[in-house]
Amino acid sequence: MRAKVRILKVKTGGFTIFINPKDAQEWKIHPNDLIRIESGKRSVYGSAAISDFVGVGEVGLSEDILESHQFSEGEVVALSPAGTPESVRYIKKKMRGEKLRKVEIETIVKDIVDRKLRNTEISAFVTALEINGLDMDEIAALTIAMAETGDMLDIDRKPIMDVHSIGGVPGNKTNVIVVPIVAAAGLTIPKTSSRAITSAAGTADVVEVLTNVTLSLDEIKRIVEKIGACLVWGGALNLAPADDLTIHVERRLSLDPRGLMLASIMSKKYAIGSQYILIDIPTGKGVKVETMEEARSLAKDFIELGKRLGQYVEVAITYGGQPIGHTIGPALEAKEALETLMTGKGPGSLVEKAIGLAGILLEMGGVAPKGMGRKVAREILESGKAYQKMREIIEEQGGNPDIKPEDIPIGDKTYTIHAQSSGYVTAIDNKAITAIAREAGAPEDKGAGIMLHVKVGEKVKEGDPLFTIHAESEGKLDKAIVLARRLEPIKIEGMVLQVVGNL
Ligand SMILES: O=P(O)(O)OC[C@H]1O[C@H](OP(=O)(O)O)[C@H](O)[C@@H]1O
Ligand SMILES: Nc1ccnc(=O)[nH]1
Repeated sequence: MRAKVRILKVKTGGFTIFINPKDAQEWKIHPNDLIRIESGKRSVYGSAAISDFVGVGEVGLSEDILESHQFSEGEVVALSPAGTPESVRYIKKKMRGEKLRKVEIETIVKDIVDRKLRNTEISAFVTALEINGLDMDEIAALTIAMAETGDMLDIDRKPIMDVHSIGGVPGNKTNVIVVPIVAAAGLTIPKTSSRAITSAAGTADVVEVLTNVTLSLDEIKRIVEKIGACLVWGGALNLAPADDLTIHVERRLSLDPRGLMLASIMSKKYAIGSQYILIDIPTGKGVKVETMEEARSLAKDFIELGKRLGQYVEVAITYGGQPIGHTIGPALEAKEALETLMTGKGPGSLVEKAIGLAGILLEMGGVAPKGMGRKVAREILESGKAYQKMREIIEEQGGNPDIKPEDIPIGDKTYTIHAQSSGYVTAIDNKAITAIAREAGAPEDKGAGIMLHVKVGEKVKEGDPLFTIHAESEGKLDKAIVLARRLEPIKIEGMVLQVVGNL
């Protein structure tokens, strides 16, 4: 079947191919069928949408397709039903708990990248991995396939350091501070981050408040070779392109299966050419890893996977029992990170974690003596050198280096939850905090989130403010308030926990 291309000013969140109802009837094409269009050597797969948006003999392409594929108005293309990809059989094999062969994993990844597998099948794959997992052979195959189906970067400025958190803990803006400290010490650190997966703000979401995070590989190479660092969104690059497509599904399910997480992180590190990598595993109640035993097991897998990829990995198991710092949500976290860089001071949990991780990297990179890294990192932060480096990163990535915390817009629809009793904060529920921040609109609404007024261990009196919800719409604020009242994320207990008597 042949048709003329119509460029449609419509984004559908996926590769969508619009077909006129008369053609669909004649060509026996049904809504959501997988369709292949090709012209010469170029081809693309997409989901059929039957619509009068296009005339008979025309095929409409959504903007999503045109962001990565060159087709021109009026171009004649061949159109054919694509049928069910072979990789669906391999996904069902994993659903049955069977081990996948290297070639089967490679086929799944390629079909994800080629958009033959769509959110339905990707969701099934993510769920199968959550339930049945992957062994190290499968994880290594998945990692390499994810990296090799995309571009690889060769940065001349060596050694190349990297840091990456498995995430999961609210407010984890730590690496926004770690990266400038490490780069200010003269090391090279091309940091790529994903957007939020299970949290209310991924590092890419936070940095995007301060500067552009969507850059090309050539721009990244230029910037990193010039100033030693970047803070960019991995999904914008063709680095491990399957990663962002699976993360899009993971975010909807708020899932991050262990094997896929290992591959997701290490495929990006492998593609960008990192040689010395520090992995942060936040551990505690309400995050991805809840026990030290699990954390050590995951750490060993990261180190083993690194060995298979020719990368040196160290792992920091960090405290994840409550949010990092006082802010959750892209703009609120960007504001707190910028304040900390500018002043060299900030919330204890944030500063101590940042200089701890940065210290390890300085020692790994040979610019601080063993055991002195933390001290050197603190000096770099407190001297303002880290802030100066962050200004360079912001400017080189297309932002305003003079941005101030007060310039950052945060949600002006607010509501503060107060203490219903006096006592001590004994727990802050990470999952509840994230759920409330997301209900308020984060991370899509940059200004949405939560400002914490208390942390674990602090004394409160009845009526004291506990946290303030920020939203960009009244409707989302109202929903977040209802959820906050139901979940009560901050636990307050007096020294007398319970009176038992008159039994
Ligand atoms: O917390 P959740 O959303 O599950 O995990 C995603 C976050 O964890 C990693 O953090 P970093 O980039 O190493 O700072 C990712 O890049 C992303 O920002
Ligand atoms: N699954 C992931 C967790 C954290 N960071 C990533 O890039 N991917």
